[in-house]
Amino acid sequence: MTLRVSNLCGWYGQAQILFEVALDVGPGSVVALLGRNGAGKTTTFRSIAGLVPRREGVVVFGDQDVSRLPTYEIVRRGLAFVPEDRRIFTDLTVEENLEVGRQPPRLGVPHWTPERLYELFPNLAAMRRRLGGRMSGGEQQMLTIARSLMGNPRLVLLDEPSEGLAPKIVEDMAHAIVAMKREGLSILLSEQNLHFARLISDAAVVIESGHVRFAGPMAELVSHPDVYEAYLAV
Ligand SMILES: Nc1ncnc2c1ncn2[C@@H]1O[C@H](COP(=O)(O)OP(=O)(O)OP(=O)(O)O)[C@@H](O)[C@H]1O
Repeated sequence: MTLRVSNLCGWYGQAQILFEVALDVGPGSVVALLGRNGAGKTTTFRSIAGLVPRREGVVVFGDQDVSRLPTYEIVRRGLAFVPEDRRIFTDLTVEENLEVGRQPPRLGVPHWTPERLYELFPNLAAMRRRLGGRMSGGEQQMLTIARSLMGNPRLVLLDEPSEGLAPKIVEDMAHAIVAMKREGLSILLSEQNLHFARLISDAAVVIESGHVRFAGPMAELVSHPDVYEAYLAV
């Protein structure tokens, strides 16, 4: 197992947001963390990455318990967190943004170069010298993911990758995620919408108010309208 999360609880101040969340991501698999607005998806990601001030539970990454490690140590072990807001350098070009993310190759995981990333995101290839600030939101989202891959992660947390994208770009994003999986990368993505998630994910975990309501193969979730209609935007 690449990532194994159990009994994860998280708080902001006095407010408990996560209640014993459990999920597994196997090597080379794509797992969708699904839930409505405010269900706790981002908080789950931030807790896994050690960014929530108070958290409890166990997070095993690779063969190591990282539950008590600071974020930079978890990232050093190959976890990449791509937040929902696009964090690119607006005054650097596409290729310069990619260079900023470059890290040495990591044993046993895909090794990314700008050229390989341009194959994954063909529209970035067409704008290598464009400034980040002059790209559309969808293009910036792709650049954010591409730059994270330059760190040669073992697992990527993708927070709502389809959020706010035009339908054509959503399709490109789905292709890119499938290609990332084909390379052997493990992916945990969050989504509000079942439609996009079902195209690309092997398994689903549904959360509501910080509680896991369903965990299983995506095909099983899709065959249970009672579950997804209760907890998701469809
Ligand atoms: N920094 C914070 N301080 C206090 N409460 C927060 C903070 N961030 C999130 N929350 C609360 O935690 C709950 C879960 O939020 P979270 O962002 O994890 O949800 P989400 O499922 O990712 O939804 P979204 O689609 O809006 O990102 C919400 O009730 C939210 O208001």
